[in-house]
Amino acid sequence: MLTPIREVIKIFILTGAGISAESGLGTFRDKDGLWSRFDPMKLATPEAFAHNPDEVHAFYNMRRQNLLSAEPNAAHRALARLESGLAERGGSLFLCTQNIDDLHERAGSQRVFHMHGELLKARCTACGETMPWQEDLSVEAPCPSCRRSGGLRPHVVWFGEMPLEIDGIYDALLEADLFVAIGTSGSVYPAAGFVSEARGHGIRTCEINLEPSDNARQFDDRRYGPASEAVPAWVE
Ligand SMILES: CC(C)NC(=O)[C@H](Cc1c[nH]c2ccccc12)NC(=O)[C@H](CCCC/N=C(/NCCC(=O)O)S[C@H]1O[C@H](COP(=O)(O)OP(=O)(O)OC[C@H]2O[C@@H](n3cnc4c(N)ncnc43)[C@H](O)[C@@H]2O)[C@@H](O)[C@H]1O)NC(=O)OCc1ccccc1
Repeated sequence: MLTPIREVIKIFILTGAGISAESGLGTFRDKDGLWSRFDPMKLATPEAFAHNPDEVHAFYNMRRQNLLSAEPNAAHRALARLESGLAERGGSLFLCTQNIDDLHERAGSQRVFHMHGELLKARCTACGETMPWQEDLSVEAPCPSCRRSGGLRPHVVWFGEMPLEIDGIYDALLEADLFVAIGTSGSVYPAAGFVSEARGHGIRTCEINLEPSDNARQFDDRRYGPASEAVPAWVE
């Protein structure tokens, strides 16, 4: 029986592409997902960017344009309500997402930890500056801070790169009363290892997904269905 929210103080939620699927952003590994049409090793690695920056920019420019015309859905809005609801009761929600979209923030979530970066930010590999970026990126685009060209890249974490804020994320995970994974296949590390880390520390675990993920057996509780229905039902 799923732990009723009213008894839980600290909740750690990990979201993945599945929570944004019904907002039209597609997922990675589903049959018509991004990786069925694009090769991640040719587009989402530092080597790919060094070798063919134009192709990598075109890929992320396409996703950025899609994002700018997308809207949060009922699952994003339910988590924003949960955040304020828990805070009112002296509890807390730690919302960690693998998603590079800004739909959690646009739904009203105040604190969102993007462990794989943000599509609406660019980073200069010459001066290290990170800045908001809504336009298409290109190798010609000069860095607004150091004025050098050729150094701007999407502020996202590629395969083989260290996730962002990982120490703070692990600390919050181990302080939680409940770990909930929403809309993720559990196929990419270190995020895919969070459930076993939580179990190892006696933290209750729950999966909310369209179908069983690669780690489904590791979860104490499981709820299956479209996020826009399953998440509000769980929060209410
Ligand atoms: C392929 C995999 C085996 N490779 C890795 O895991 C690698 C290597 C690796 C490290 N440790 C390992 C251990 C074992 C094996 C390999 C490794 N990991 C790394 O390189 C990571 C960096 C990986 C980050 C790569 N960047 C992404 N994204 C950003 C860019 C971009 O977006 O382009 S990964 C990307 O795929 C990942 C998985 O995607 P999901 O979000 O889960 O989406 P997916 O499509 O797979 O699944 C969707 C799910 O939703 C469900 N769904 C669909 N529709 C709905 C719906 N409507 N409602 C509800 N659910 C729904 C579906 O059923 C499905 O289950 C996400 O993280 C996502 O961000 N870096 C690192 O490890 O650094 C060192 C380190 C080690 C320890 C501690 C610190 C550092």
